[in-house]
Amino acid sequence: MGGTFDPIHHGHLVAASEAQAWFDLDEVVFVPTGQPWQKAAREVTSAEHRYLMTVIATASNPRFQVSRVDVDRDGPTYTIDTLRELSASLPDADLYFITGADALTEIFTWRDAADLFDLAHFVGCTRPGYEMNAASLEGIPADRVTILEIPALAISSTDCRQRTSAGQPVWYLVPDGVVQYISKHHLYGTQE
Ligand SMILES: Nc1ncnc2c1ncn2[C@@H]1O[C@H](COP(=O)(O)OP(=O)(O)OP(=O)(O)O)[C@@H](O)[C@H]1O
Ligand SMILES: O=C(O)c1ccc[n+]([C@@H]2O[C@H](COP(=O)([O-])O)[C@@H](O)[C@H]2O)c1
Repeated sequence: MGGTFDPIHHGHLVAASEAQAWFDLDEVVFVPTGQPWQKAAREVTSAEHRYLMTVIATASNPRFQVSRVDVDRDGPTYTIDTLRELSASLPDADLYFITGADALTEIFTWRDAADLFDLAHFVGCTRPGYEMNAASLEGIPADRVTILEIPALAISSTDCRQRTSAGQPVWYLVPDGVVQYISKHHLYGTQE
């Protein structure tokens, strides 16, 4: 599952769990972005903090893993590089790239988009507040994409950051360990 995870929240975790169950996946590998070039217009928390929050959030699930491939690669994060690295390290695996349906509708703006579908099956998870424009998926080979209906959790990382900086709680929106990590490292303008 690819994402910026700034911070990771229960919407991400439910989406990953649903995809794991639907496709009977051996494991879900969370891949926090290194430098999400399409989010360059806003400040993104350091990759190391986002990676560690993802590790904390997923630690109790034996089917969840976290990969450093994007965090450790220099330069902007392109999914084509992510998938090439993962398929080289897991040559026998069938890869499913899980992300939000909203992100998937932008896939033709991604680097080397046409080559992505040779490397993985794409899973777009629905999320509340985002109207799906089916026409935007037309260029994706039909057998390489699935839209997965996720139980609605109206949580976004943006909202978690804004709540934290306003001194409002994010308990139960993100895992407990992530609340504590945010507070310990004074992320998102946490008050001392
Ligand atoms: N509540 C949710 N339900 C289903 N999918 C989600 C949910 N929140 C995020 N996603 C999907 O997970 C992927 C990774 O999310 P990302 O890390 O960008 O989180 P985000 O909450 O969308 O962040 P931000 O608000 O900072 O843009 C995205 O493609 C996004 O659509
Ligand atoms: O490959 C690209 O050019 C590309 C451009 C934008 C987003 N992505 C990927 O899409 C996933 C969701 O991204 P984001 O920024 O919405 O969290 C994440 O894995 C990104 O690396 C990939």
